[in-house]
Amino acid sequence: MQGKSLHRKMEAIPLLSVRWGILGTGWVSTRFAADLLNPRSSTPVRHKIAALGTSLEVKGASFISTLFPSGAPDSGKPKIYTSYSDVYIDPEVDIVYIGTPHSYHKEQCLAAIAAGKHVLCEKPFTINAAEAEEVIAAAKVKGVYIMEAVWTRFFPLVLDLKKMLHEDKIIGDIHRMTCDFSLQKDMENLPATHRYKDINLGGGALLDIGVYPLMWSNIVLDGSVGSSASTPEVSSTMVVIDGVDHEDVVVMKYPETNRVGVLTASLRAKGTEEFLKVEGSKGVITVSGPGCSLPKKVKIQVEGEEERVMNYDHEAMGFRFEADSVAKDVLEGRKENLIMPLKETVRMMRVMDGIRKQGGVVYPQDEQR
Ligand SMILES: NC(=O)C1=CN([C@@H]2O[C@H](COP(=O)(O)OP(=O)(O)OC[C@H]3O[C@@H](n4cnc5c(N)ncnc54)[C@H](OP(=O)(O)O)[C@@H]3O)[C@@H](O)[C@H]2O)C=CC1
Ligand SMILES: O=C1OC[C@@H](O)[C@H](O)[C@H]1O
Repeated sequence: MQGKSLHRKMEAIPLLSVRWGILGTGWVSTRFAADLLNPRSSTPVRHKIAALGTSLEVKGASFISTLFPSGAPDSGKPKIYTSYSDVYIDPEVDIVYIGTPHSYHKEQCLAAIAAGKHVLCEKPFTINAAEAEEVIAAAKVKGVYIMEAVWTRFFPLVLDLKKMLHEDKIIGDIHRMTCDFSLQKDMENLPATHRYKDINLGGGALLDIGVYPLMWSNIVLDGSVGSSASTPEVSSTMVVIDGVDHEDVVVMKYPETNRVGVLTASLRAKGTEEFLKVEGSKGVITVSGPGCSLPKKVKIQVEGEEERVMNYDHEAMGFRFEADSVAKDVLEGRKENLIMPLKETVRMMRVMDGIRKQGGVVYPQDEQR
């Protein structure tokens, strides 16, 4: 009897599964999908890609051939739809992942919600705060889950850094930070229709990469999200070419704590591996990585102590941390995520609306209001 119950305890607990429908076959969808399928040593959930929405069959076939080894059985592969609408109505899709240019996010979120699907939508959630509020209201009415895919927030490095700064206070009182995300793009020679340049696709640096320094300033200078976060004073300037921002400089000041941040984003500069520096009363912390969205190394210099370096290597690219968190939420019946709550999305969109107002970037979606 005892033996039997012991045996039962050792039986493997079946992993719960979520089924994804992916929209778009571009840069981010390809990497997100590869991370979903990457086998991991430990995982709270099994991810299946049930469907793929793409403009062209041939793009879908190539997407699938990069994800699955040749000879893999067709039964494990997603269905390819050449109309995104078919992804929304596929009964085998639980969560729709939106990996298309910014300007499509609102209508695609609304369509997926209307079909009763849960949604993970790439950053920036929408073009402006008014659009974000409309989407969130629709998800609430329909009773579905939705989250903005701010993947960086889910990295163990970020969770550790928050603890070091705000709970353990290892560098004492935080005074200031600088953060930069620069992607050297050949802006002059990119076609006018490229998503970095086209105002109709939400082009420019702020919505594409400026969101990350803004995220870091919230993590470092505040530490709370959504309705618990404090409101910083924001001043900014932008270099605007053909209507979209190629360079952004933002100064954040938190009047309650006297903390300040200088944030930059550039589609022209190259940037450096070390993208974040935080200075406090007892020391300095720097964070580096291949980009501001992909932190890999934390260097801690505390006065009177030996310098410490913490390297964070993880399996695949790192999309799996957010994907696991979303899947767990959905399986456990939550309607939003605690690490990236919807109020944080709206708060960030409002900050970006204000920065664009100061810098003079107006999207067609702003004028429709
Ligand atoms: N979290 C992260 O690290 C990252 C997030 N992103 C976000 O993801 C979104 C997509 O970015 P990214 O993958 O770099 O973009 P890409 O241009 O590489 O891919 C976008 C895909 O969207 C589909 N699409 C639909 N309509 C259009 C259109 N008019 N123009 C271009 N593509 C269209 C296409 O897929 P198809 O033809 O197959 O339908 C295309 O491949 C952006 O909102 C961006 O901010 C981007 C990079 C990294
Ligand atoms: O989120 C992003 O991070 C990486 C960049 O290459 C990309 O343009 C941006 O959307």
